Amino acid sequence: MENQTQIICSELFQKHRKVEVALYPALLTWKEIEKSRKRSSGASEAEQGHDIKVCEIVAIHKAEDEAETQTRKHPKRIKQHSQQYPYAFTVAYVRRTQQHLWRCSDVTFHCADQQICDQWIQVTNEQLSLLTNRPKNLLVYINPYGGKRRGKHIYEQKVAPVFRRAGIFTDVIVTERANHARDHLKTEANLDDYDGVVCVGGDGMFSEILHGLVTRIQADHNVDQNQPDAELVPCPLRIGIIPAGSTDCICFATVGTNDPVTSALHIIVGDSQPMDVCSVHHNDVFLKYSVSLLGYGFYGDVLTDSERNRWLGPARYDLSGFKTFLCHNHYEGTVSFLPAEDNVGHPRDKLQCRSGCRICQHKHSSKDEHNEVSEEKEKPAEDGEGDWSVIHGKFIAINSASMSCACPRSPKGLSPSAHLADGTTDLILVRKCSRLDFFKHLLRHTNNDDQFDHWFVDVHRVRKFRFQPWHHELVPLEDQSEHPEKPDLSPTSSLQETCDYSTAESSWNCDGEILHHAAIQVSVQCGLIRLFARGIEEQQDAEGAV
Ligand SMILES: Nc1ncnc2c1ncn2[C@@H]1O[C@H](COP(=O)(O)OP(=O)(O)OP(=O)(O)O)[C@@H](O)[C@H]1O
Repeated sequence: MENQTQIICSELFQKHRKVEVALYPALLTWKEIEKSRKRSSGASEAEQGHDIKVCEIVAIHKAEDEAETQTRKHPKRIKQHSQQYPYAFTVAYVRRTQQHLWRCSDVTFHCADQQICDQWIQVTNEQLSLLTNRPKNLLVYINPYGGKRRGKHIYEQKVAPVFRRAGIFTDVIVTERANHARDHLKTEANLDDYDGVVCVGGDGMFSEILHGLVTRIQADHNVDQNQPDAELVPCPLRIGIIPAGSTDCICFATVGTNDPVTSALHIIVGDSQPMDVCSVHHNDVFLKYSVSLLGYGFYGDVLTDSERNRWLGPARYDLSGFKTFLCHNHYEGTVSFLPAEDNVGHPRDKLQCRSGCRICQHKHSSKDEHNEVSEEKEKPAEDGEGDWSVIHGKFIAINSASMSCACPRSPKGLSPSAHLADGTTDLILVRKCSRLDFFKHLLRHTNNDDQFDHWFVDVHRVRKFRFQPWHHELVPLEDQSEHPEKPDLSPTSSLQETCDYSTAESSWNCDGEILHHAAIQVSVQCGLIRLFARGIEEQQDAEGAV
């Protein structure tokens, strides 16, 4: 700090204590310079210096309202002080609390001179205006029916006031139907008017924004999404997620918590987290984009079953998970994949993707160079030779995790070391095994044991993969006792409705939506989008109240 130029420094009052306040290009600091007569002896919190990063200041403004409130609360004590120091300004800033939660805190400084007060507000605002990564205009979509149907309330009560305070202008659209946001972004929205798009809802709502935005950008640049090898144009607008759904995995994996105020603050300070997007094709026809989980078999079946029980709300996932586990289906097919280079690590290396992740940063700094190399490598691979690996087998689950997929229930996630923006996805192959073995594997998603440390689980970090189901004749249900692949479960009549062993194919769960094609081609598009997030911060420097 000493080697930074001081922009302004004054003796002001904070909570009746005389403090020296200084503004540097990157820091606002203050420390007490005169002990309060009332305070007992010994070191106190106020004697230590305080500092706030300028990039984490939300706003600075005159504190007239606050002075009035204080006077009403403590008339005698404050009256004398406010007569002496009638001018005040308040700095609103990000305060880290626990578990990655951010809050907007205030500190107010009083002074006797109006000019000094105005000068502080002016120079601080000038410093803030140099932070060009901060959004000024946002397009907000609210799903009023997501999660517990509190999206509108959450936005109006918790988010809009902080945006207003930070001087952010918003255009708000409350969606009237499914795909309203996607279609509006695709065709109508004037993207030039905004610095970012915010979705208030769950993962399904985020998927709408993703599809609307990516499709629009490709259309604007004449890129054909149906070409599996097309190099997609990255989105210039960042996406903010205000969690208000029943599943908010993408927010959790990129911020570390599902909290609307924390997300709003990450948007205000202009965080930027690149994120890989998988494009999914069937026979050279574009199907969907995915940023978190593509799951065939177990997770596909859970989703298919849960869709039948939407009336149950979030509890439907537990019920369907249990039913699907009891069914213990497996599916035959061929998985081919293009492994990633060694410099992006391995799914079992225990290097978790955190804020400022070295692997993701390296990937981006060397992206152009890397693209040239990988194009050359891929050519022979496209002919079915070279770098592609091919595995044929019977699988309980085939999962592709493009991020850890951590959520409050599974804090490590499906692939704890998956990276948000390294241009790869972790392909997890769970082969046919006993129900007990599969249970042990599932259990490890909730504790600290290595879920890949089983004879029936393979995991590969890949840049592309394909799946081709193995077609064989459908077996009528009554003939199943003779079928050699029948699992060792005697289905009860209620299970027979959901456990259709004769079905040769499952479906893909693509970020919580069902894909009706089993045969797919998947290609990872490195850092195609950016979120208003910074990844999960490693250490919490939780600060006490100022
Ligand atoms: N106004 C609307 N009416 C009905 N559906 C909507 C509306 N707006 C958005 N949707 C759809 O609602 C779905 C679920 O939304 P969202 O992800 O916000 O909530 P969720 O509770 O997490 O979802 P899920 O029920 O899938 O867990 C999305 O797929 C979205 O397309």
